[in-house]
Formats: sequence, C-alpha cells, structure tokens
Amino acid sequence: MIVLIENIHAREIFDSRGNPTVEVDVILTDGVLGRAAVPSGASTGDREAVELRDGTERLQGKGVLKAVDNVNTAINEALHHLSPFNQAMIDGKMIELDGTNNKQRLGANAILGVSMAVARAAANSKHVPLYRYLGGIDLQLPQPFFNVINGGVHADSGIDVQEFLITPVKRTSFRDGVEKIANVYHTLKKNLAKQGFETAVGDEGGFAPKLANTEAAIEMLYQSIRDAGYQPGAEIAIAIDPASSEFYDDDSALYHFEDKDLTSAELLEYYTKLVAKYPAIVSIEDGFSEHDWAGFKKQTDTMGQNIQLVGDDIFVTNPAIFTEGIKAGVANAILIKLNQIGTVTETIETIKLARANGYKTMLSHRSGETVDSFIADFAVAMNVGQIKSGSIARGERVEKYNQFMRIEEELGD
Ligand SMILES: O=C(O)[C@@H](CO)OP(=O)(O)O
Ligand SMILES: [Mg+2]
Repeated sequence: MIVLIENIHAREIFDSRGNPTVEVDVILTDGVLGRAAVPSGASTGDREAVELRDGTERLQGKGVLKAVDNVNTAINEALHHLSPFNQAMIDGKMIELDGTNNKQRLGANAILGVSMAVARAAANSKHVPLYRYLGGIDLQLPQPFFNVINGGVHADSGIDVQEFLITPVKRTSFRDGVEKIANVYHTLKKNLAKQGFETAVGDEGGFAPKLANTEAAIEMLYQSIRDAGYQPGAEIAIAIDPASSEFYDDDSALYHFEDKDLTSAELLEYYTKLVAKYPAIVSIEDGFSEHDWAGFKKQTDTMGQNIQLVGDDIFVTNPAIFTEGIKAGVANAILIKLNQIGTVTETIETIKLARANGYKTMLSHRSGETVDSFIADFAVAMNVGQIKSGSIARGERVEKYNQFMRIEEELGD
C-alpha cells in the first residue's frame, strides 16, 4: 500500500514560559498520526530563521495564529498526497513555497513543525522508533550537558553568564551519567540553601541564586561536585554558555561584563585565566558576540587547541553562515538547533558540514520548550556526540533525558 500525506493540521499551544507556540499534526492516508511541537529561544541570534508571531494585541503580540493558518492552508495544500518518506523533498517544497531566505513568509515555526511532524508520521507508519527511522546503523547516545545554574536572560539571578552546565565524563551508561548529575544537583541545592541562597529555578531548570559572579558560581559547582563524591574535571566536567551577544555593545564594541566594560582582548584574557584557574571547564559556547567574528577567531587561535569552543548565535545552524565560519577558522564546535534554520533536512546538512570539517556538534533545546522529545531521537539518529537540554528538574527538560534512557534500554549494549 502506498502511504501519502492526507491532512496537516496545526494548533496554538503554550510553551514552558507560558508563550504561544505551534503544534502540528500530520495525518497519513493509512490513518497514522505524527505530532510535533516547536520550541522558542530568548537569547536568539540575529540571523536565525524567522519565528512568525502575530504582533496583534492578543497575548502581548506573541500569538502564532498566522503561522498556524499558514500550515492549515498553504502548506497543507502544497503537501497534500505527497510521500512522507521523502523528507528532503517535503522540506524542499516548503522552502520553495516560502520563497524567502529566512522563512519569514510562512514562518520557521510553521515550517519546522510540519517538518518534524512528517518525520514522526513516517516513522509511526513504518512502526519503527523515530531515532531508527531518521538514523542509520551508527546509533549512539550523546554526552549530556546539564544546565544547573541559570543566568543572563534566562533568570533574574543577576549572573552575566547565561548557563553553567555539568557533564558526567566518567559514566558506564547514559542512565549512570544522569544518576551522577542528579546527585550533584541535589547536593548543589543543599549547599545553596545552607549558604542562604534561593533555590528557585530559571527557564532551563537550573538554580538562579544571586551569586556574586561567574567565579562564585563555578566555586559552588566545584564544591557540590566534591561533596557529592566526585572529582571535578576527571569525573564531572563543567561547560559555560556566556551567550555574550547579550552583553556586547555594537557601537562601542565593548562587553559589559560583571560591572566592567571589556574590550574583546580583555574578555579573552578573562577566559584564559578562568580556564587556567578552573581546569574542569571543558567547553565555552558563544564566548564572543555574533558581531565580533574577530574576537571569536582570536579565541579559537589561542584557546582552541585545549578546549571546546562552540558557536551558537554566530552560526545559527545555517549551512551558508557556518561555511563562512569554517573558512574563517572560527570555533571548533557548533551548537545545533532545529528552529534556528527551520527544517530537519537543512539541520542534517549543517551537521554533515561540521563532521566533514572536523567540528564537534552539540544538539540543543531552546529556553522555551514543550514536552516534545524530538531532539532526543534526533541526537541518537544523527550521532551528534553531545546534547544540552537543561537541568533534570523541569518536566519539559527532563523528558528529553528520560527519552534517552528509554532509547538506551531499547538499544541494549
Ligand atoms: O543560548 C542557548 O544556547 C539557548 C539554549 O540554552 O538559549 P535560547 O533558547 O534562549 O536561545
Ligand atoms: Mg547559546
């Protein structure tokens, strides 16, 4: 029996920050359903594909009814009775229908919702798990990075660095890694409370204590890793995402960081000293602004041999922009976010580009999420190597880690 797309239906739902977002149902001619929901960022890169919002009075302008309508009319018509098993063709049709270079007409939120839901419908129709449908034979669970202290625009902690992540470098399995992180997480909570700090959490489920600065947060992590019975660095390593585009001033070309205005060179000196003092730090993401390619390049030249340097806002998962970055020798790893580029097919293209050029890849959630765990299956299918999905203490974050544990159980040894 030939199975085709019968109907596509989108609706407006709400994400983990209480903002509207797009959910899409794809129904095939065999009656099978594929459903997917689109996440949303707060510290977005300028050149990300456009998230279409209504801009009307309703819901502070954040409604997504236009995007929903684009799915239910134009996209539904264009994909009617096409094969759900040719993802590249489906994504290509939507890119063509949109006709812009940043998906501003139909909305990347509309297009990505359909793109992911088609993949899921196809997998369901074939009765195979999504990770197996999208993946080849090389299915691998990634190294997980858990964001346990939140700052920047994700919390009101007052800490300039947006994310402090910990990763279980020594682990016997994915589940074992999650258990170790859970131990550190609960120890960190106790340590914060003991010292009189708040233990409420930020957007990504990490704590949002009013710590003095970056070093104080890292000290807190070192102490909690040790108190939980692990060695910082050898057993549990640390990563940071300063998301520095958020504190970069384009006019003066200065970084407003921890009450000082730093030049690009001064910020580099800061990072150099920071990793020398805290060798458990193995990865820095967006250490420099998306508008400071020279600074990012300088950091790559001086620190890139010893540490992972991840480009997020600067590359926005865009194959064309990333190609410029590769040519310029900027960063040695790339953060991958499906909604920065807007289709499954283009995301795969960027991952392949990274692999071909010796860049590491880290798949990422957004700070506004839903319980959709598409990225867990996608990470395994694409063998991305690393993932970040927040802490283990908010449902929409932990659902991704739980899905990895289900997949690990299915894959066995
Ligand atoms: O900067 C980031 O890496 C992301 C995800 O953690 O944040 P946002 O989704 O707000 O862009
Ligand atoms: Mg980032």
